[in-house]
This record gives sequence, structure tokens and C-alpha cells, in this order.
Amino acid sequence: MTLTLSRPDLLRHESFLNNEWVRSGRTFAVTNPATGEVLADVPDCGEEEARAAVDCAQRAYQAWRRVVARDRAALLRRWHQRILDNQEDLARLISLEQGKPLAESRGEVAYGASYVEWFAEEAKRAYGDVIPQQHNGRRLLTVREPVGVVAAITPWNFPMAMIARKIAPAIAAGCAVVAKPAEDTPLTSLALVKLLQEAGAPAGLVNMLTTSRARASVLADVWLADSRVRKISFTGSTAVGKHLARESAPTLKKLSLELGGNAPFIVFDDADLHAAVDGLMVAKFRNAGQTCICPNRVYVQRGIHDAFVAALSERVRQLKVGPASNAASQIGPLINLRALEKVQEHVADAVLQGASIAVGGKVFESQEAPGGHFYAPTVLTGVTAAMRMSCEETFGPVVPVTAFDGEQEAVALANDTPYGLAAYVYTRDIGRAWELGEAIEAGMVAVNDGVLSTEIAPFGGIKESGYGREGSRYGLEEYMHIKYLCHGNLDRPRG
Ligand SMILES: NC(=O)C1=CN([C@@H]2O[C@H](COP(=O)(O)OP(=O)(O)OC[C@H]3O[C@@H](n4cnc5c(N)ncnc54)[C@H](OP(=O)(O)O)[C@@H]3O)[C@@H](O)[C@H]2O)C=CC1
Ligand SMILES: O=C(O)CCCC(=O)O
Repeated sequence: MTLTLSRPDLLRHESFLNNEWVRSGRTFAVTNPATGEVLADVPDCGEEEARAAVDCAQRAYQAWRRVVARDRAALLRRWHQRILDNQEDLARLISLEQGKPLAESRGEVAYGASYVEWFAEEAKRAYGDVIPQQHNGRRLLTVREPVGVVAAITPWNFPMAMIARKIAPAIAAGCAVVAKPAEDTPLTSLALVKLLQEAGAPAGLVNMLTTSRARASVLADVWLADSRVRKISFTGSTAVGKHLARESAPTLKKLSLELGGNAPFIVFDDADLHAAVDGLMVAKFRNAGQTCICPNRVYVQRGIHDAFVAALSERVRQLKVGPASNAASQIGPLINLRALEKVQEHVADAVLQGASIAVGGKVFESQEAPGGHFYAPTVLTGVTAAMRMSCEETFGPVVPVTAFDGEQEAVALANDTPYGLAAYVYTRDIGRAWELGEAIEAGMVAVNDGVLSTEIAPFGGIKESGYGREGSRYGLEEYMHIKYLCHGNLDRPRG
């Protein structure tokens, strides 16, 4: 199967500034991580483009903030329709530049589109309050206003969904956007803004600038220093998130930071073993393990441990690794060589410290895609808290299993991390389910379920996994502030 587009004009080679497609002197190559094939050369933007984007966004914002919610919603609905009309091309672009199997890319397009549809609806529901007065002659009320120009910086693991769930609420709220996709996956973002342009977005409302990794901070530093940029919405590593928080302090920007995770997946011996294995397979192997909510530490109660590992290993052995061009592939390549090396280092460190390999444990050599960065789906047992994979995000198709005895031990293990994004618990004991749901330090806890993500629920973390929420009714609030209006002297005689 060749991944060709029915609309070749969705594969862009330019950045998008003020509704125009712009080239720059410097470019960088975007490659297919399964094959190394160059897909496009795109501009390596820098300070000049970054500043121009804020100028355009600020102008657009001054007009857009006055557009009524019904009309902001209408633009999002038209964008949503264009995304659906071009969903197969978008899925192919995701698979080409990111590497995930086509079925997963189709799922990501549907998932990303669901945020656009959701915020088209929420745009009309940014209610204020009337506060009951304590003195006659005064009326106190609140209105919600857009924060202003938003800088959106997104990672490579979900090239469509991450852009959609930042840009859609910003537009819904009345903000304008300057955005930077990851070096590895700018093409889907460019296709998305092409569709937004076709949907009738005014000039400057959304500006999408591509950069290489080497120049990411050159661009971002301009946005950080510019007081007209009132908010940064970032998804990516905790290290970069902390940098953005530090550097935006002088202009006190509002921040949404969706950062790294180290999700525990806890299975008690009263759990439905097969449901737990199903849940783990879905949660762990999505995007080859390159998801911030992928279980990174699997704790299994001793009574069920061996049966669980046996059932899990059987399923993991059957996973088909390969490029997205093969419709049977379930596990694609890792995004780049750095990512592959990190997984290799984590597994080597665990084995050196005494972990055992039940399945996999090595690089996968694909006959179909010899240049790809594939890693064999892996199960490790005997993993301890001292190993690197227990402390850092592995971001690969590796399941590290640790046995535990009691409930308190499970909670202590789960919370033994500076991160706090997602957690999963499998048990049939309803009291225990409530107890753990409350005791685990995470922004999201799934009980007897491996799927957390949906546009209708708040996605986000606590501790060093960041702050702010995406999706749901809370997701719109991130792009607005509350203004309090006080009207006094209403009872004085007029005239
Ligand atoms: N929460 C999540 O969903 C994600 C977590 N991660 C975690 O982070 C690890 C490293 O991945 P990596 O891709 O390096 O993540 P980064 O945090 O480096 O990248 C995320 C985004 O930030 C940009 N960026 C990088 N440096 C800066 C900077 N100084 N100022 C502003 N923006 C910047 C990147 O651009 P560019 O691509 O051009 O460098 C990209 O657009 C992963 O292994 C994983 O553990 C990674 C991705 C997503
Ligand atoms: O931060 C990530 O890894 C992407 C979010 C995935 C999701 O929305 O489920």
C-alpha cells in the first residue's frame, strides 16, 4: 500500500503567516521514520517570522474578540467539516511523518476532529455570572473575555490531536494563535491550517511556523519575551515546560502545561485478569508506547502476577511490528534515533539491575522497512524502583512489571514519582476502587478501563506533569479570563 494523498495540495512546503504560504531561506527535511524517505522540505523559521506572526495575530485578535460566539462557532463547524471531508488524507499524512499504523492515524483524526466539534459547541456557552448584591443600587457581574494572543507549541506524538485541542478552544474563546509544531511532524499541522483557511479564517487568526529542533528556542524566545503573547499552551517534555514557565515569568503569561507522565497501572488479585490485560494492551501500545498517558509502571498483586504475565506475554508476542504502509502493522517505528536509543538504554539498565525479559527486549529489524527505528514489543519482570524506566518516561513499547503485596504498598509505589498525569487501577472491590481513585496523585485515574482520552473530559496533570486542562468545559476556560464588572449608584435619582 502506498500512502498517496487524493489532494496533493495538502502536503505543504511552506509555513503559514497571515493567511499566506511563506518560504524562508533556511529549510529542513521532514522524513518518514519507517523508511528515512524525505517527505518535504519546510521553512526553518526564526526571529523575523516569529515577530511577524505576533504582529499579525495581534491585529487579528483585535477584530476576532468582537466577533460574536455564534460566528466563532460557525468557523469551527466549517473547519470540522473540512477535516471530515479530508480525513483519509490527514490520516495518511500522520502515518507518513509520525509512523503510526494507518488505523491509529484514522483514530487520531476522528479524535482531533472531536475537539473542534466540541469547542464549536462550547464557544456559545462561555457564561458569566450575576452576583447577588449586598447593597441596593449596585449590580455585580462577571463576563468571560479572551486572553489575547496564544502561543501553541506541540509535540510529535499526536500531530493532529494536539494542534486541534489547542487551536479550537483558542478560536472559540476569541483569541488568535501563533503556533509551532514539532520538527518531526509539521506536515499535518500545515494541512490543518490549509483546511482552516478554506473554512474562511480571517488573516492572522492562526499562524503556523515550522522550525528545526535547533531553532525551536530561537522562535519560542521571541514569543516568550513579547508581552502581547498572553498565553502559552504547551505539550511536551517536563524540561521544556519548566523552561517556558521560567521564561514567561517576566511578562506573567497564562500557561497550560501538559508534560511528561509516569503512569502506574495497578492490577489487584481480585481483578478480571483478561479485562486488565485488554486494558493494558490498549493503553500501553497506542502509538508504540509514545503517549504521555501510556502505563510506564505496571504493578501486579502477587497472587495474580504469574498468570497476568503469562496472559500479557502471549498477547504481546502476537503484535505485528511494521511500517504504516502495511495494513496489518500494529506497532510502528519510534519517532527517531534518539527515541530508539532511549528505549534501548532503559531496557539495558533494567536487565543490568536484575530485571528479566519475558518477551522482546531488542531492536526489531523490519524486512519491509530496513531503515526504520523499530523496537520489539517487550515485557520485563522483576522491575524495581531504582531502575531508570521506573523514574523516567520510556516512551516506547516496553511493559515493566513489578509484583506487590498490599493496597497501601500499591498506593505508595504509584505515588513515588514527581509526575502525576494518568493512573489505571483494576479491581472488582468497589471500596478499594474509590479509595485508590482518591489516594493516587494524578490528574486522571481510570478504574477498570484502559482508555481515558475523550474531548468531553478534562485532560491534564498535577505535580511535575504540569497544570491546566484540555478538552471538556474546563478547556475553554484556559483561554479566557474573568472580568468583574461593578455598577454602582444605580439608585441615585437620574436626570
Ligand atoms: N507530554 C507529552 O505528550 C510528550 C512528552 N514527551 C516526553 O519528552 C521526551 C522528549 O521528547 P521531545 O520531542 O524532545 O520533547 P520536547 O519537549 O523537546 O518537544 C516538544 C515541543 O517543544 C518544542 N521545543 C523544544 N525545545 C524548546 C524550547 N527551548 N522552547 C520552546 N519549544 C521547544 C519542540 O520543538 P522541536 O520538535 O523542534 O524540538 C516540540 O515542538 C519524550 O521522550 C517524552 O518522554 C515528548 C513529547 C510529548
Ligand atoms: O500528551 C500526549 O501524549 C498526547 C495526549 C494523548 C491523548 O490525548 O490521549
